[in-house]
Amino acid sequence: MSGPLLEAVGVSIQFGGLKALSDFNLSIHAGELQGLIGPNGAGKTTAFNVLTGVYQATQGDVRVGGQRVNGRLPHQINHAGLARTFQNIRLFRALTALDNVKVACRAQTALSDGSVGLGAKFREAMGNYRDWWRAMMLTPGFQAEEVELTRQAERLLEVMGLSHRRDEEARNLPYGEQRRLEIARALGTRPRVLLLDEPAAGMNTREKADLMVLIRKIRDDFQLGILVIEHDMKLVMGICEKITVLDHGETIARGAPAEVRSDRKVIEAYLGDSYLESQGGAA
Ligand SMILES: Nc1ncnc2c1ncn2[C@@H]1O[C@H](COP(=O)(O)OP(=O)(O)OP(=O)(O)O)[C@@H](O)[C@H]1O
Repeated sequence: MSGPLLEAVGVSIQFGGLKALSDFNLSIHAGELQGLIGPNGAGKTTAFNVLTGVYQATQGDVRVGGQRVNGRLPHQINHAGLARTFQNIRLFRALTALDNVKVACRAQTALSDGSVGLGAKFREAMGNYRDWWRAMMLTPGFQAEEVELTRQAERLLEVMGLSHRRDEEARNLPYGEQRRLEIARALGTRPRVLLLDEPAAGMNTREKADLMVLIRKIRDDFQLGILVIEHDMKLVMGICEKITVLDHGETIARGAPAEVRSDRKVIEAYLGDSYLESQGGAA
């Protein structure tokens, strides 16, 4: 297998006096499913934001597919192969499920090559103008592209078990299905690595378990690298091969679920008394 698809090397970020992430290291290869856990405010979402270009690292490097992506914009990093979902669902609420996914698929075909600067902005603007014109004129090329995008989006809805919601507005979908639609949208950008920020938040136990099975299946079918933030320990330990634990921005443990589960620092910092109680007193 070739090198990592996603790498963070010594990444730190500071907000004023607060070091939200310190010397964060991560490496994800194709087909790997990893977890990122930690108590509230530990720096998990900050890590996602630095990896995806929402925040710029104060120190360290982020690499996607071996390319350094520091300084790139989120959509350019997405184009390089990294997609994410958000803790707070972000969908086009008034668009149908199908159109939500189509927009993502189209964005990937239309986006720039990841270069930055005025030249790149100009090329992107010209591309947008050309696409608008083709859409207005309903050119044969545009229509053929539409058919292909619809086919791709329908397939992703099927993968996520949402075919029956194809023509419903996103806002009318039950919460759990909105979360699955977000993943379908992320997949629409044809990533090589997928970052899922609490994908099971707000779901009931059954939905959560089903979603985890689905995440594994996506990983296998698309040969993706996946990093998932999840508060439910049992779930995250049940599906991830490797887990990184953050506390106050520091990485306090990394390893297989069994190692992490029995790590004293992790138990103290994160799992705490309630976990110990749920395990009948044993770590
Ligand atoms: N833009 C920002 N400006 C200032 N402080 C920030 C910013 N973003 C995050 N922080 C701070 O960084 C720390 C880490 O926050 P983060 O949201 O990454 O934690 P988390 O592990 O994702 O928590 P949760 O599990 O509650 O989502 C917190 O103290 C938070 O207040």
